[in-house]
Amino acid sequence: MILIGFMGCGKTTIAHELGLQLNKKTIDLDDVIPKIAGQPIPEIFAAEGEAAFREYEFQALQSILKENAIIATGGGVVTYEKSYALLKELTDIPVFFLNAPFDDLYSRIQKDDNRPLGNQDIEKVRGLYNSRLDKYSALADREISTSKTVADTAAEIINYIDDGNFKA
Ligand SMILES: Nc1ncnc2c1ncn2[C@@H]1O[C@H](COP(=O)(O)OP(=O)(O)O)[C@@H](O)[C@H]1O
Ligand SMILES: O=C(O)C1=C[C@@H](OP(=O)(O)O)[C@@H](O)[C@H](O)C1
Ligand SMILES: [Mg+2]
Repeated sequence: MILIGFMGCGKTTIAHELGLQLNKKTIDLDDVIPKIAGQPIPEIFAAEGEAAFREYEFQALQSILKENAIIATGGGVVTYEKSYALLKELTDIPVFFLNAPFDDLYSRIQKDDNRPLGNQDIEKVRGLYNSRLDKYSALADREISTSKTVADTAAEIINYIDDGNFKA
């Protein structure tokens, strides 16, 4: 499965939790990108800019899509046309959109130096969130609220899969 959603919605955390519970491999795109780029994410943004980051992110996505894994994306993957198209083409991999009220997301991510686009003025980050919402919804097979505990969120996804809606 693939997890999408804005920064702080819990993609990394929930992918890890689901990997443990379902005994499946977990891949976080944000861990693959630095290997391709040869430097950490904040340095990619600082040295090469967002456009270069999005291309690395696309390459990372392309390289791992065939793996039978729980995949956590980065929140901005939907903003790059090539990555969006790749996600839109998927038919046999379920896409879950994790979401929570913006103010909760912002409080989860603020003051984190590892997220260059989250570490900005609240109104700028709100603008990013609003500009991405339709894309997350359009790509998702199912929206999952993360306004609850990590355990309850993971359980909701597992129940949904167990009900026969999707394979993991
Ligand atoms: N229900 C939940 N699911 C996932 N994360 C949650 C939840 N409730 C609180 N959190 C917290 O929100 C943060 C989410 O961060 P992270 O998993 O890195 O998000 P993302 O990868 O989407 O940016 C973590 O600090 C996590 O502990
Ligand atoms: O929303 C974004 O543009 C980004 C989200 C980050 O991932 P998370 O969504 O896991 O924080 C990371 O890919 C990078 O800092 C850019
Ligand atoms: Mg993450």
